Amino acid sequence: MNTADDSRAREIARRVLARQAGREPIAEEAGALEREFREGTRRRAIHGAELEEIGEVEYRQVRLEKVILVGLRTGGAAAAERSIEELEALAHTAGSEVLGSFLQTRDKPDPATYLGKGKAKELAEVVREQGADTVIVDGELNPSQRRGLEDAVGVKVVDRTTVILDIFAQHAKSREGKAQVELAQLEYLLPRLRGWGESMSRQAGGRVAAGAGIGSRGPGETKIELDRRRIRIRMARLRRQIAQMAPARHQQRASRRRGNIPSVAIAGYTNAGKSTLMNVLTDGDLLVEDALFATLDPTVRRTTTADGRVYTLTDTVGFVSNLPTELVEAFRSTLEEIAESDVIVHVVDASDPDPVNQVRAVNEVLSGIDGAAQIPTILVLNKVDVADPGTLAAVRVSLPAALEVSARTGAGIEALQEEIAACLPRPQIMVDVMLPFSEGALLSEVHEDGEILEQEWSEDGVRLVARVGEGLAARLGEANIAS
Ligand SMILES: Nc1nc2c(ncn2[C@@H]2O[C@H](COP(=O)(O)OP(=O)(O)OP(=O)(O)O)[C@@H](O)[C@H]2O)c(=O)[nH]1
Ligand SMILES: [Mg+2]
Repeated sequence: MNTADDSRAREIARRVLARQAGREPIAEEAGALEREFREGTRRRAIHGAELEEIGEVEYRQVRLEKVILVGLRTGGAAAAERSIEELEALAHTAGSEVLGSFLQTRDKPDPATYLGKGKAKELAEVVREQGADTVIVDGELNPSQRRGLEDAVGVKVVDRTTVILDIFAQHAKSREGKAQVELAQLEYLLPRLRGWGESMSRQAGGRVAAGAGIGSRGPGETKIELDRRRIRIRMARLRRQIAQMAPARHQQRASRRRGNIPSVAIAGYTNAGKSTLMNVLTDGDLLVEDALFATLDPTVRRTTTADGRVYTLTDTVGFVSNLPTELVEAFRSTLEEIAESDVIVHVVDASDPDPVNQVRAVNEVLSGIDGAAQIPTILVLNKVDVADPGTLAAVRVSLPAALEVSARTGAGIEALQEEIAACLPRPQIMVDVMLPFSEGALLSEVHEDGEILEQEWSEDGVRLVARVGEGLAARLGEANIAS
């Protein structure tokens, strides 16, 4: 098992590192790594070929596998059922075939094998009978539980976070999105390598005891050290890249701000219908899919209120219950978009068995974002066309302020547009000016970005009473020909 652990750790590191290596030269660290390679790990250089033969493990491999899901009923039974259903959807999205799922009632996970010993044996039988090649645990496993359960069932064991990371890795499109996902994967990987490393030291100790004469820092341990180091270097590099990419996004956002264009962020649970709603509100054609995490990169579109005020709408990555902390990194650009918006449209899937729980999960993440709590939020119950009437009635009681819409049928969309218009910040400065006819461009800018209260055409020009932002007010002042 320990040789397998060793292989796994190296393989994961190799895979994650190789993914970007093909695209970008890593010249700056190559020299240092090469040196270290030669000093500490000759054996690896000699057996370089063995790296290619290592068994299939981890992230990219979750796809197209036959999986069995397991979970614990620690709190409420219904919650555990729903959570494992969601895990099933996640596994599907990742490309796996789900052969079955089962839940064990326990107060807390077994420290050694997650499931109880007896249940783990049972699981091993099911795995054999059904020909599963992977078990997905609906929770987070620590390294030793994972090892313990793998030993018990004889196939690869992964956890919920691994599946979500895999989906993210498959779906990320932008350079920034990809870098963020990779960073999240490495962040997840690092402490788990340590786990494997510890197990390797035990192994080395065993061999020492058996007279093999290998010190406490055997070659396996050195490899882990090296991998860990390479991962840290890679992570630092990714952080730098992401920091360099961020200014472009900040720039875009800043220029929207300068133009005083209000922004609305569409946030909510994954698969709630955010992209569909965005399409309806902007006549857009964003990817809509009945899959979790279809959207991974925030998209910004301009649109206008019924009275002609321009604003931007941003579609964002969906949230999910028990969002692992590593993933928050991958969500960062989305979280920033939300934190800096003027209005949040929080979309809820009313056809979900427990919409209120979705709202709670999303609010939990939102409450962790600086400033988000102060932003006016419109709660939208979407998919009312297919929502269960009983559920809907219950949700109305808990969330009385929510607007009911269907992005599919268009029901309630007009009311939502009105609500958005009402929540948008209004330009603050009142102006009363007379514009010459030559200032047509300025006039149309006021129409777009300001709010016109009065407009009167005369022989000399156009008299305008309007509320506008600072920049526009100054320019209108300059253009004013009224004495
Ligand atoms: N019946 C019904 N289905 C809807 C409605 N709105 C969206 N859907 C469906 O719900 C699924 C998810 O829609 P998306 O717009 O991709 O959801 P999302 O919130 O952007 O999802 P992610 O980007 O994956 O987080 C799609 O199959 C949509 O067709 C609705 O009002 N009624
Ligand atoms: Mg989407």
